[in-house]
Amino acid sequence: MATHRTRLMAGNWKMNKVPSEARAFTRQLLGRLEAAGRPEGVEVLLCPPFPALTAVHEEIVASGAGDWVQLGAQNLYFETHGAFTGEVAGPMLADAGCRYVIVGHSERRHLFGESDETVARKVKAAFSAGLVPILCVGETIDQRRQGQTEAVIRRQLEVALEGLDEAAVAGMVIAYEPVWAIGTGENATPEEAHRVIQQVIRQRVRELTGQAAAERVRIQYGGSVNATNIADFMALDGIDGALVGGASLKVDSFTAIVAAGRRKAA
Ligand SMILES: O=C(CO)COP(=O)(O)O
Repeated sequence: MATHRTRLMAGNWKMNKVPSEARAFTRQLLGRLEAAGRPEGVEVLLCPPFPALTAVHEEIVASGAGDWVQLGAQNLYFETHGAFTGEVAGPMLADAGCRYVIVGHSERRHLFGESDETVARKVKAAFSAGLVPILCVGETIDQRRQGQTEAVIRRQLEVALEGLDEAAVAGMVIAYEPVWAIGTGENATPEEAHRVIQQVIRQRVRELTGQAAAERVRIQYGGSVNATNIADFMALDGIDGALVGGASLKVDSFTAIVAAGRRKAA
């Protein structure tokens, strides 16, 4: 049976593109996406760096694609305001036009020391600000070699989803991003990604939050996705989109990735 979850084809630009580049890129990208038309069952998300959020939002609003192309941020702080120099709060992102925010990306966890507990606070802060969190989970290469993939992901989910009700979990997005596949050109095989998504992540959500949330939560794959391999991931019904780094920075490759997200009729 085909699912009815809308696929989320997301570009995480990471620390790339100054605001003027981001604006020009978004204008060009949206022109291409609008010309091609909205693929069946697909939503698109652009996550630029903080200084470019406003420029990208203005381009989305000015385009005719504002109902299916959304804006997201790459991180947030868990307090709403105050003396936290250098941090950005959820309400600021919402006011800047964001609908989504990436939380717990492996680069935040490993380069900036974010713990599972910090990530959990950020997930809650996102919901409080009316944002949809995209919770990133995934194992490192060492954890994978030691056979800990399942245990690591189960633990990441247990901490991050603690205290969230069924409606919240059903409405959020989880991204399976094996750390060893990020920016390496070495993607997980689609079968392996599908197995982890369905048998580890969706199963863990079922245990923690219940069947309804497990069926509705959208779970993306991320890690060296490109215009060529995306079709093999999207051929698998349980994978609800992609979180794309490098290949989201080019109009041609990201346009092809968006098109590949189309849900085929059952
Ligand atoms: O980290 C990623 C998306 O959040 C994946 O990055 P790459 O697509 O560049 O491997």
